[in-house]
Amino acid sequence: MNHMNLILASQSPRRKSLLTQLGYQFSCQPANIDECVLANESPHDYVERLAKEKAQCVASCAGEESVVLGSDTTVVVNGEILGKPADFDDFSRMMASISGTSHQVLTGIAAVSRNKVLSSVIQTNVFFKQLSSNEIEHYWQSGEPQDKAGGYGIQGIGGQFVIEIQGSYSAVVGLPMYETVALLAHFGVVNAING
Ligand SMILES: Cc1cn([C@H]2C[C@H](O)[C@@H](COP(=O)(O)OP(=O)(O)OP(=O)(O)O)O2)c(=O)[nH]c1=O
Repeated sequence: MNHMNLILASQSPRRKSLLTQLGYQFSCQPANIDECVLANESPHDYVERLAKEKAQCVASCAGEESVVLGSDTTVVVNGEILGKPADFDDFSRMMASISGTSHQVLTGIAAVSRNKVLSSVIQTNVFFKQLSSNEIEHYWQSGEPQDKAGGYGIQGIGGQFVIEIQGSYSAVVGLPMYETVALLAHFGVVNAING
């Protein structure tokens, strides 16, 4: 019997769809937090802190019997965090840095209840094909990269650039399915399969 009320602290339709796919009943509340990187903060610490802050932000106004799930996804190349591309030049630089090589996608997940906070970071390695300047330009014109951290979406047109991934596909999209189920089980939140 599931007494806890699950809340997804996100406005991302991708996260909502992955959590729905897992068979949970939940509501969504966006968390408005400052997403700036702190001085000397590692990408690992950054995604974990943001996932926790998103969950804590929503938990601070939620009921006592709630479990709030927060998540954050960031693309990292050579230790540098790639945010959303500011303009085409910025995007071209990002694509040059990930073209023909592998980069990391770090996804932090955190769950917060009245008396417990648990979090983890999942790393996935993504190997991109060598992109031509034509492909870079056409991809930009598609409109997909503009609002995406790292400048691409594996779940969209960007999927055709991915030669190989090592790790969790769902983590790259926004919510690692295996780890999310394990995390929520620690809070007594179960779905139709593990309940
Ligand atoms: C690498 C990659 C990034 N992205 C991008 C889109 C977003 O810019 C980024 C995730 O940003 P987040 O800040 O983690 O999430 P969000 O702003 O979409 O939603 P919320 O904070 O409310 O939960 O990941 C993909 O959608 N697919 C991919 O394959």
